Amino acid sequence: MDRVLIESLGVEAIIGVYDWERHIRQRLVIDLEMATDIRDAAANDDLDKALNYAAISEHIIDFADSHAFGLVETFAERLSDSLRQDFGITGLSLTVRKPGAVTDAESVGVRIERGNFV
Ligand SMILES: Nc1nc2c(c(=O)[nH]1)N=C([C@H](O)[C@@H](O)CO)CN2
Repeated sequence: MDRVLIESLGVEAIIGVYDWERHIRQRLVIDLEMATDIRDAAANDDLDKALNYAAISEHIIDFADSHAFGLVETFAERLSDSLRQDFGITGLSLTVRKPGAVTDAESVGVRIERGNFV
């Protein structure tokens, strides 16, 4: 299966389990791989037949801006549901990193695979 990629997309979100984290926005970094067959889009040179990475990036930015969660796990799961529903994505791998969370780590986070991600 082919992939459409979004790498190192920076977003701002209310995210964290502690009280002080509910009053600030923190940076999350998103990596997304979407399973798809690109041949129809390529054969017709037609964006309407492709997973539009620009539109999907905007969706992720808007999602982060308009939701507040405790766990990065919840952010990842809900974002995955939203992407699959709104863009008809059949399978994906989604990584959510929280770079500022652990002082001595470059970043921490989660990676999930949902749907038919082969
Ligand atoms: N598995 C997780 N562990 C932790 C999370 C999380 O979202 N998933 N969150 C925190 C705190 O919010 C932390 O990021 C504050 O610095 C701790 N552990």
